[in-house]
Amino acid sequence: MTDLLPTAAPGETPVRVMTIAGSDSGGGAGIQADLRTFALLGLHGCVAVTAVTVQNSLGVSGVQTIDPEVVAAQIRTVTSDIGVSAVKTGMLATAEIISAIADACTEVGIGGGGVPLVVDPVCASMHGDPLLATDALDTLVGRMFPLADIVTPNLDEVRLITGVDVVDADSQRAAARALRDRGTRWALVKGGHLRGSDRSPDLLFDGDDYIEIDGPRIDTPHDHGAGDTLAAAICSALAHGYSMPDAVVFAKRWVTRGLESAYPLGAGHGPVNPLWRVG
Ligand SMILES: Nc1ncnc2c1ncn2[C@@H]1O[C@H](COP(=O)(O)OP(=O)(O)OP(=O)(O)O)[C@@H](O)[C@H]1O
Ligand SMILES: Cc1ncc(COP(=O)(O)O)c(N)n1
Repeated sequence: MTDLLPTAAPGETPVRVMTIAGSDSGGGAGIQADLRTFALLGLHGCVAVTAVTVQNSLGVSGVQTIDPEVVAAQIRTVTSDIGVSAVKTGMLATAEIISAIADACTEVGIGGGGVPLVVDPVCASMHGDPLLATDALDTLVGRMFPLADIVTPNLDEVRLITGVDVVDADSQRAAARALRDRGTRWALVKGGHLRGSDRSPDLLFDGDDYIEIDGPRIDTPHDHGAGDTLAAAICSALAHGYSMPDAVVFAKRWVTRGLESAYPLGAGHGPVNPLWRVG
């Protein structure tokens, strides 16, 4: 497998994808990370913005959510004209926004066996600042998981959603099963925050087989946006028709390369860096 995806010839329309997510003013995560990955992989990225965060490398100091009807309208207006081959979600902010997104996705055929849907169930920033209303988790799981082709929680999100504390390979399997029981076709339990190893093993599960997607642990504090970058790369590969295991293997290599070339930014955590692609 290559590190890159096929690109359109100059003047030809590229493959289109969409991110439904929040804006990170610091440019490290959220829609900024998604669009960077889409662009550097040669896709045209469309956006449904859910919230504007006031954020820098040290944390999130403010959130302005977007009217749920405006979020849904972005999805409808893009799909009815431009068309998309895969979609990913990130920060969805509130239960009302999630319900509007789930309704719009169902209406236009995103997820549920239609256009592939990657759901990254973002609950908080890496600094611990909330990005999802406390009463919205049940709606996120109840409305988005049944639509999802894959969900990609980190270990904190796994604990919140399933109650499983992932500390080793056995609990990672139990978490994958518990996630899948909530309606998603595939579950990916990311091992990026599993400490004490020189590996960073993610576990993919479809209800039958466990597939370990391994990679080296990169020793860097600059991992802001790693989850968004991974999910955006999965979305990009699915849009090109990759199978789910191949899409996750591809995306894992993409984020590992990004972590290897991550850079300092501000006084806190810098971002993963997909710009290695143009270096
Ligand atoms: N230090 C690391 N070395 C190698 N891979 C890592 C490292 N940290 C995270 N990853 C990988 O990056 C991807 C994202 O994982 P992570 O668990 O960090 O997601 P996340 O917490 O959702 O990210 P984000 O910081 O965007 O919220 C996974 O494939 C994970 O294995
Ligand atoms: C708008 C937005 N979306 C997602 C994240 C999660 O990324 P991280 O866990 O790296 O803070 C974020 N901080 N901001």
